[in-house]
Amino acid sequence: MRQMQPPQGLPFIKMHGAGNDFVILDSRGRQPVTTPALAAALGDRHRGVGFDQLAEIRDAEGADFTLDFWNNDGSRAGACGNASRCVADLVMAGLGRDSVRFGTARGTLAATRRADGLVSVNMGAPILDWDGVPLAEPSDLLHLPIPGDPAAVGMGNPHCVFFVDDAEAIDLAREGAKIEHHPLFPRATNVEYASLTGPDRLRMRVWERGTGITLACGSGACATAVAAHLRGLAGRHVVLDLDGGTLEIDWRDDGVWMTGPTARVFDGWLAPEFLAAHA
Ligand SMILES: N[C@H](CCC[C@H](N)C(=O)O)C(=O)O
Repeated sequence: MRQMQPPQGLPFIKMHGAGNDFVILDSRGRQPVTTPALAAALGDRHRGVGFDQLAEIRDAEGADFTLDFWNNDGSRAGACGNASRCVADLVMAGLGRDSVRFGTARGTLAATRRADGLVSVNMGAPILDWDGVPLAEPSDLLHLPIPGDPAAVGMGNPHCVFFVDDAEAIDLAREGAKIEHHPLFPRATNVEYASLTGPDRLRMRVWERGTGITLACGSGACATAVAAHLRGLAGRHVVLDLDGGTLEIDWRDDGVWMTGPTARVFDGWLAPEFLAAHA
């Protein structure tokens, strides 16, 4: 039998934020490596590592780093709040700082470590015009012409938010898969079901575009909080209980801040033959 070799290959880090899990590749100082084929292969929980999103860190000008996000079906995710918090946590620890600025597809975002150790990210202003979300045609964003009367909010990615009496009672796999590809969303959509459980507190479940059911979704929590406020259901500072944990949303003048836990789970190396097979 061949002896186990010392670690070699491409290093990666596995983290999660409230159960929304990520593979993180640090490509600062080198060419980015992620392709749709690599993201899909690595995202396979049986034949790869498994993740909800892959985040690749790249060099940046005018910010501390740049982030690209991928779903586990190999598609791009324009925004990912929980991965942003996880990577910010890593980079802040590495730099010995309590704040960072980073570039994403929707512009430069900021993250900070709070006194209680939780990491906050400013996800920017919500996108509240139909072609920004994007929708296929002009619609009332707060009341889409879809059964169930959902709202649409863009957070750098599209979200379709349903307010229901009991989020637990929804057949998320069935409904989520159906709404993800509704023709009103030309680039598909993430789907959230939320119910009010107390003053400024919501229970939320999510079906993510390109990934399916996840335990938490940061941009989805932001979109849900924004829609809840605009519908008069809650204030601008709300707490959301997701399957994997609790996220706090604060819609301030400078953007929608999202706060929650981060955890580093393990570090590993991608085998060179795995990379070569899925380049
Ligand atoms: N989990 C992420 C969102 C991923 C969104 C992705 N599924 C898309 O295609 O937009 C978050 O914490 O914001």
